[in-house]
Amino acid sequence: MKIGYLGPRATFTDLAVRHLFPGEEATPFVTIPECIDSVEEGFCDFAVVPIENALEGSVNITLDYLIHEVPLFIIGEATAPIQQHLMVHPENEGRWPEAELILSHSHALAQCHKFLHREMKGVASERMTSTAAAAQYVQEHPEKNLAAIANGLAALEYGLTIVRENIHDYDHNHTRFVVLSKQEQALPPSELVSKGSKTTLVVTLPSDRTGALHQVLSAFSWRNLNLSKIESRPTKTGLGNYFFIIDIEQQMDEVLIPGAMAELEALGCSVKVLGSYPSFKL
Ligand SMILES: O=C(O)C(=O)C[C@]1(C(=O)O)C=C[C@@H](O)C=C1
Repeated sequence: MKIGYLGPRATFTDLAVRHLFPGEEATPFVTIPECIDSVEEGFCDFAVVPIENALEGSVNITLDYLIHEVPLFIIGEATAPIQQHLMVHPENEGRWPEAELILSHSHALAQCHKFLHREMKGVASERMTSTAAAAQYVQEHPEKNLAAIANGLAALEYGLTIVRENIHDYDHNHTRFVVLSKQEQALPPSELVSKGSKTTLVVTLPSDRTGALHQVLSAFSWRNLNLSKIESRPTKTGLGNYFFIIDIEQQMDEVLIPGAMAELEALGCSVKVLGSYPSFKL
């Protein structure tokens, strides 16, 4: 079994992979599209990528790439707590308050925005491809007074010193990761106990129909189908054109979800199932 993830070693995505696929070989990729392509091209069986963070919202590149470029299935999701730490090269431990640049993934920088504003005012920040890529860069450049925002495993992996712990702005910082596959299939068994199931649909509304979104939502509500998320993303076909990504809090069944989908199609919507899958909490 081959698993692709957003690397290098010790990203938050790597941590999620270690829980979801313990003991399995996992291959790091530099970007989320590269992870997704690795499954499409048959190099990996599964890809694990972040899709949503509690503080920062959706990981748009994941949603857009899945919807516009490479239509894989979501076959599982895992929600993990996210603790961000500020770390530096041990040679620079004493001079971190004068750091010249702070490096991290854009989501991680955003999760620590208040800390950076309060305690590192005026220090420039730069986006890296992941938190662990930032830690690795700091390890490789002791001659520069740099700091990275990353997790505790990255500090260990890249020999950095944590100078401030838990710098994320809100306690309930969690990220949701999804497992992607070319086929709709069950996740390989693990010790994790599923905390429920979800079904994700992509719905495109008919253009210029009054109350279309209201009608879409009522197709779910009168069937008592609980939605845990609704997100709009541009169709990229023109200003104001959006589709909706809808998470239903239950597994695909034979009556309710197919009934709601048929109702949406009768309204002129196009509907696609991105996956029906178990949810785990790490
Ligand atoms: O950079 C990492 O460590 C990642 O796994 C990516 C990512 C993200 O895209 O949101 C994952 C979890 C955290 O929210 C911050 C960064």
